[in-house]
Amino acid sequence: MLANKQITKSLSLEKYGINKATAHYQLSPKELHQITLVNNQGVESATGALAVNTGEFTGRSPKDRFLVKDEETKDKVWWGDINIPFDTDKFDKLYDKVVDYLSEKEIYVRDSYACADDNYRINIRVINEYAWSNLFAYNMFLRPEESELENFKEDWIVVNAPGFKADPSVDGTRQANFSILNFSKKIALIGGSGYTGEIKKGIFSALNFILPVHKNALPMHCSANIGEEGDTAVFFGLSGTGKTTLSADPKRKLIGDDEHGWTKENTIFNFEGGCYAKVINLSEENEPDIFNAIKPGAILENVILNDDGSVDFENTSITPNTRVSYPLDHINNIATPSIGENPKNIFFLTADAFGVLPPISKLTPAQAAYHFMSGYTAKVAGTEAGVDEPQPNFSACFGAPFMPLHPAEYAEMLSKKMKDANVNVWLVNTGWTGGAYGTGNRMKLKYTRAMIEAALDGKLEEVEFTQHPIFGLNMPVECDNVPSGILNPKETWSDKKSYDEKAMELANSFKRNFKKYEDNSNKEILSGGPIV
Ligand SMILES: Nc1ncnc2c1ncn2[C@@H]1O[C@H](COP(=O)(O)OP(=O)(O)O)[C@@H](O)[C@H]1O
Ligand SMILES: C=C(OP(=O)(O)O)C(=O)O
Repeated sequence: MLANKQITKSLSLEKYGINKATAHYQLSPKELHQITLVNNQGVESATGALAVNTGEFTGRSPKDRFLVKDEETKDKVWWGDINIPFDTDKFDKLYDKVVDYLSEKEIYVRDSYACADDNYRINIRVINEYAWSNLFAYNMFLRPEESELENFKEDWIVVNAPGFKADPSVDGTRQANFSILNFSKKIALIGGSGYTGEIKKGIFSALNFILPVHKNALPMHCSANIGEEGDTAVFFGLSGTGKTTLSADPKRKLIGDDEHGWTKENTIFNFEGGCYAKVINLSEENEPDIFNAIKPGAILENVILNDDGSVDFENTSITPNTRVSYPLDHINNIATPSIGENPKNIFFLTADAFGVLPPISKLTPAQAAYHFMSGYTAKVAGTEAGVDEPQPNFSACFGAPFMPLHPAEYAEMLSKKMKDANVNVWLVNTGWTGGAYGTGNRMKLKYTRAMIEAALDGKLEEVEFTQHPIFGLNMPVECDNVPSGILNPKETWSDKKSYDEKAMELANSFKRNFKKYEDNSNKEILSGGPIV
């Protein structure tokens, strides 16, 4: 219960179908702490951050997304094969059930927006069953000025009801949890899962349609930061490959850790106002910026606390997908506003579970396009349900689950922008070295950081490169602060023959995966793939 707490604005939710609910509007982090303790939805951690233990697995389920067509553009044929249409009647019925479920409850409403560049801004109203999920929206979306709240007009709403479980046989969902985007009604409907990642990734998926289709801007699943010389770097990567970790660099201003747009005005802007970092095995020594961002206002999700109230970062008993969300200003060195210029360097992060790809290689434009469409990585334990050990995976554009359009739509835009900006593109393997997963080890973070630093400082421009015989990738032969012996992956394997076999196996997987794009890819792109 909310003891004498504010409802800062009398808010009618009936227009959404939610009746007689008590709506707590724009809850502040401080108030959340009071409520949370009263409602017993979470516990205070030793740091003063809020630790939320949902007691059930919360993470992404690979099958919980459906996309509904956009009515405004229904006449335009988008070459899309990833979106799965969900019957609009079924959507309406399920929506009614969810709002009935929320009616007469005490619920939490927040007005916020996405996109740091005003030309692309969309206003978002987030309606949550739980107070802590509402604070997640405060942490992760952009926070309007008080004066902007007076006449706030939402473009999209997110309705988030973790306690509501769908009945797949009646509701047409594939399981009890679901995350549905209705582009016609501009609603993200999330139920059956407390994973707050769905709230941000729902709006991300919407923007991945809206920006290219309506605004001629390229949306990207990437982090970004700016160096002292004003040079922007962008880090693409599927979940767990290092976007958040590697963009948090005290020497560079953070733009954002996960979702950005690249505009026709030659700028990069963050969609979000916060970060959502993995905290599994987090240490102050390895990741000081993220560690120190855990302070009052941050929300730790799915973590277990020690008896003394400190966080047990090694504990994965709920899920390996332990997380913390915090506003961007919990990081010391940030770009304000979260906007940078055209990137000088782009990194494609891959966590190669085969231990085959070099830890860093420089890509030709053809290789850049090929690897972007392929989106090869390993899914690491955590973000997706059912992934307990690294699994090789191809996720187009390094983010297929969130990309409603066909990968070629994004790849074409990216190729053109990369060419115009004359950007350096690097493939960085943050995954295994010295053997595949099970035999080798994950690349040491300090080496990955050193390689990225050398690329950013232009030091890799001056060194010699050798070509990988199977992938055709150009590998530097030396790099400051990195043992030369690890730059060529074959050298790190004790059994060279096994390396060649694994490399051929991976090359064949690339080719098999790319078959579906062959008809629509020009010769140049195809030449960016494995060379044998
Ligand atoms: N060499 C490495 N480079 C980057 N991350 C690494 C490396 N080795 C281990 N890690 C760990 O991998 C995880 C990367 O996660 P994160 O940066 O949140 O990925 P993303 O933002 O792409 O989802 C972190 O837990 C980090 O500590
Ligand atoms: C939040 C997510 O993305 P990332 O792991 O890239 O932060 C997610 O996929 O649920």
